[in-house]
Amino acid sequence: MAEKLHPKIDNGLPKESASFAGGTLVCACTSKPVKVKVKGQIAHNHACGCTKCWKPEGAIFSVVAVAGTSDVTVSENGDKLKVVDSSALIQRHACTGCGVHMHGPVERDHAFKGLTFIHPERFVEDGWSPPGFAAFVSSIIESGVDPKRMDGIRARLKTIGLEPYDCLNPGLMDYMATWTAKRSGALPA
Ligand SMILES: N[C@@H](CCC(=O)N[C@@H](CS)C(=O)NCC(=O)O)C(=O)O
Ligand SMILES: [Zn+2]
Ligand SMILES: [Zn+2]
Repeated sequence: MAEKLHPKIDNGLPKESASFAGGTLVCACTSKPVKVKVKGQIAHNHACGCTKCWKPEGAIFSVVAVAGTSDVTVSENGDKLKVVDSSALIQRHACTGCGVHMHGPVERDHAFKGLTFIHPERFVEDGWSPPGFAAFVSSIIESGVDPKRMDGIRARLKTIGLEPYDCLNPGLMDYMATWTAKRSGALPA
């Protein structure tokens, strides 16, 4: 049987709509849900296997993307949000009612500063850009996935069209390394 990875990718990837101009993320609370507005299309959507990203019940991957922090606004019930780990690069704001991570800005001096991580499956609207690769795949073992399943899981990711990487994809890895090299002077700024 095919490995189940995440409900939004197990039956094929969601479809992007050219008219998607942003939307509202809603947490899983039935009463007083937290709402977060995102302006514009999301970028770098991917499946993430790390232990820190929020996953829906039963999923072994998260689906996570970025938006510019200035395009992300908490619009309702923000008082329910709490930062999961204030020492982390990504300041993941989780709903204290249901546990869903609603937005995760990067504020520290880093290549990703000014970006906010969000989980597009929480959009009320369809049409957001689908995941394009899988990151931190080996990290699913840290959540308790049997290492013997890894070949099957990587094969399944490829079948779905998500190239598996054990860190980020080459584009983002090069972007971060370029930022670091400009910082150190190894490359001209
Ligand atoms: N193997 C670690 C990897 C954690 C990790 O580095 N996660 C990546 C992908 S979300 C990251 O950028 N983390 C920054 C952060 O958590 O703030 C785990 O699974 O916990
Ligand atoms: Zn909630
Ligand atoms: Zn992650």
